Amino acid sequence: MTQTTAQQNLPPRLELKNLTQTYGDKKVVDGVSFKVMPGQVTCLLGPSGCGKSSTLRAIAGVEMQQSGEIWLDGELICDTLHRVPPEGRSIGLMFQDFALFPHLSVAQNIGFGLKGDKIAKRARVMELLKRVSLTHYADRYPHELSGGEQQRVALARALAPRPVMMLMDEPFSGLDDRLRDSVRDETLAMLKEEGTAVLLVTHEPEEAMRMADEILLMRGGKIVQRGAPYNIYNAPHDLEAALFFSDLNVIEAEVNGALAETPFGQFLAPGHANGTKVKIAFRPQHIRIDFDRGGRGPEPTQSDGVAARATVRRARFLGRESIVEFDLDCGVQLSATVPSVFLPETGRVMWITVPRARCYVFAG
Ligand SMILES: Nc1ncnc2c1ncn2[C@@H]1O[C@H](COP(=O)(O)OP(=O)(O)OP(=O)(O)O)[C@@H](O)[C@H]1O
Repeated sequence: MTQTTAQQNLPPRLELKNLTQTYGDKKVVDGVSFKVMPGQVTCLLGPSGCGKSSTLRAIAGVEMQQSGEIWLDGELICDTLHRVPPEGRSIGLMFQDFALFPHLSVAQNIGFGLKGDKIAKRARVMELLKRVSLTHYADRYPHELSGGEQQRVALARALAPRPVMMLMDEPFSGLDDRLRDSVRDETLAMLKEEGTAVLLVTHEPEEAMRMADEILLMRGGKIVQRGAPYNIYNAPHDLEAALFFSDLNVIEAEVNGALAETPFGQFLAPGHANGTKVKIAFRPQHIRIDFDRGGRGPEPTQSDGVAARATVRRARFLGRESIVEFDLDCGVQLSATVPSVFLPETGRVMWITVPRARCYVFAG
């Protein structure tokens, strides 16, 4: 997201400096530092157990970190000497199970954390009810709402006191697949409208890419890569980061004079010593398929390299797309995702190329 000059001049809504969390002798958050700027959605993304929720719990104040500093809107709220309790932090929380109060109506749930006079509180509740399109449900109870409606109430309740930061931990994982996309989009629109800074925790790359201005990719308690979704997807830091976002085809090759020889021609492998192994990786959707045309493949090009002759081992129809598995003549196996109008028969011979710009060369 592009920051306006006014936003750039504001302090970060949230800043973590070298946060470390240890359980027993296990360091689960290891020197994590980042900033979330006003109006920005930042996503902590990583596999289960990498330390995302532990980071979030320290920020919420429900657990005390081992070391490091947490700053909220320019104020130090927690270091090893000094700790603002959770209720003193202007933070809205939203978790997977929504945690609505079952004995309170929708309007009472939304107004629960509001302070001040009755009229102002009521006006804020009405404003939020309207914003989440639940004005007619104000007097209903949580058990009388669908999952998506409960999620909207939870969002309105978290936003009601106008928190400096919203922390969201897998907030959409309790919703069924069909509902999830629309609820995510509505939630994002509302957070942007309110201008709230958000830290979202998820283990789903698609969710992170859909929601985030910036993704912080976590592994083993550390942030291993950070960037806008487009950049982090297209320029992964290592093989594991690339694999986290989608399946990959990987071809192993040996470096000879800064070049690695593959069935797709030579790849530049600068910085890799002679005789070392590298992995050339590319995503299944980036494979280009060409027809055999009597045994002649396409001419090599600078951007696509050499075409490799490939035989269809299996093709599977998946609705929107097909997955075609190929055996190259050299024995390498690859899979390609293609629009599902294309479903070649087993044994068919084709030629495949991969745009160089879509290939990553990683140390083997
Ligand atoms: N209170 C605790 N006591 C001991 N170990 C803990 C505690 N909380 C978390 N852990 C451990 O710390 C590690 C990180 O947990 P955390 O919940 O932060 O991971 P996560 O990335 O959020 O995973 P998930 O996506 O599964 O929630 C895990 O190995 C977990 O078992």
